[in-house]
Amino acid sequence: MFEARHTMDAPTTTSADSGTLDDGNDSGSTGNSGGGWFTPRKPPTPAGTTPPATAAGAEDRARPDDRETPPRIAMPRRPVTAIRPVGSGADRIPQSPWPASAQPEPRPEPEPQSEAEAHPIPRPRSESRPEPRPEPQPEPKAEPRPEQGSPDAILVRRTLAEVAPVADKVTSYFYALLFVRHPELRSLFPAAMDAQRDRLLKALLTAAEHMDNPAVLTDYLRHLGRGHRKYGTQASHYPAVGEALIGALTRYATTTWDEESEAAWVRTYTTISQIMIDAAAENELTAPAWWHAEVVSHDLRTPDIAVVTVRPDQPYPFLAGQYTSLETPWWPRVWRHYSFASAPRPDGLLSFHVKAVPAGWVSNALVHHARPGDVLRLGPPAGSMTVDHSTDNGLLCLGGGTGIAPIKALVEDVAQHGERRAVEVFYGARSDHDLYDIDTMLRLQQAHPWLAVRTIVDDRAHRSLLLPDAVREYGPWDEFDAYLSGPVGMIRSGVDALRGIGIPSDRIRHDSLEELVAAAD
Ligand SMILES: NC(=O)C1=CN([C@@H]2O[C@H](COP(=O)(O)OP(=O)(O)OC[C@H]3O[C@@H](n4cnc5c(N)ncnc54)[C@H](O)[C@@H]3O)[C@@H](O)[C@H]2O)C=CC1
Repeated sequence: MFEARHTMDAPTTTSADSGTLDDGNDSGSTGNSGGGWFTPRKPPTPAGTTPPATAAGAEDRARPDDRETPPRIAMPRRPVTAIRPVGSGADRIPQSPWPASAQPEPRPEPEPQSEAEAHPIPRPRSESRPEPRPEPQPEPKAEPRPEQGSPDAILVRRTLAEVAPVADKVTSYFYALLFVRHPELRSLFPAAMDAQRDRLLKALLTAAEHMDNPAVLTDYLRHLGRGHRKYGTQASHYPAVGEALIGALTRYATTTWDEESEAAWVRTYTTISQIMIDAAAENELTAPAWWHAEVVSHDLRTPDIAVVTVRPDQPYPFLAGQYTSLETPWWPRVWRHYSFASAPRPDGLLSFHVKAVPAGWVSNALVHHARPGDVLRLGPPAGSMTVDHSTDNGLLCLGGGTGIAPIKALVEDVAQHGERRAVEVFYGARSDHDLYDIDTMLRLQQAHPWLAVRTIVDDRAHRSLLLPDAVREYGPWDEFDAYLSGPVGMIRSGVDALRGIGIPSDRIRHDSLEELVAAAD
């Protein structure tokens, strides 16, 4: 259950199955009636022109690896869905974009749009990447479970199952098509795409896989659409992405691809992109695509941990417990996530706790190069690991390492609300030396009688006593909501431990594991 929930990258979530993406009602707009607005396939390359995969200018790593077989983009043999004009969806009346079979309730006619790009992304279901198969060889299939869902969802999942083992090739080919056909889009992506290159495709594939679950998906896609504004993504980019997607699937889903599945993908992609475009357009009315933020202080707490404080160039509204995406001037278009380490402050400053990790471009730049006066860029706030002020429940907080940052913000939030709710913080670190923020936490404890802070330093001799284990020794926790923040392993074992002692999943909150993995450098 835990795993399944996180396949769909919700930025932040509770541990309940339903909690991955909480707002299923805010479907951005219209549905899909079968028509797409991007050209599903290109006609064969005209004589004298260069086929996409081998054209000069394609980035090496994005180039399909089997170049000896120049990719052929087949001519559609059926009426192709019309190209729709794209534009802002802000002025549209929101309608459900979901296929009728997936709609929670009947909604008015759909009405698509466009836009796209990536952010921290969900992971395709299969992570196994076996060796490439020699061309169209049907795979030995072990898929006896009955297929469920709408007809489109079934077709889409069939395609996904077929391309999963060659995900790397699909990814390379997808980006090759995209950049060869639309070189102007290359500048929206980082110069080196090693770590990031497949985020966009992964997001699209994961979204497609979950099309039958609008409650889970809508909020995710809306978040994704809003988040893409900072990359410079425009509605007009979406058709290009759709064409590259269809092109890549056409090439690698050799046994399951046909007109029917292509039509299903066109509808699915149209729906996905429409939600993203609408969300971006709505967001455009109220928020900038990004904020500039000047570093005003840089406090090196340990040789590899810094507390970086910035002043945004315009008001930056957020909630304690949320996080943002951050780009440094040293690594353009490489974005990483950091939680706000304080609740909103009257002076508008924002603080982040950054640990330089081996080979971490952004984290090392922030810890070792950033100085007051440097200007960063921030994306919009995200995440729902926020305090529920509608309840009197206590807060049981587990912060591991720099994961203490949002926990501190939560404590400040409770203090600002003037509530006397019990807050119990367990602060875990590898050694005393790594408790870099203990002074602040103890000061908060001194100021607030409702707050208890306990430190749990790893017991190297008895590895068993890690942060989550320690929590079991206290309690009872019946009247507490739990908040976990730290390394992925801590979140996993923490959730297990807390559920084991009877805290229901829907009262356990933490950032999504995908987000954490994506933020790990
Ligand atoms: N900087 C930020 O704003 C935020 C950072 N994070 C994440 O927090 C992590 C912090 O990394 P470090 O400081 O290097 O932490 P770390 O690796 O030093 O671990 C800190 C503590 O967490 C606990 N822990 C770690 N692994 C565990 C496991 N497998 N099972 C049970 N307990 C475990 C232990 O008590 C350990 O001392 C990163 O993964 C980061 O992505 C999460 C939220 C916010």
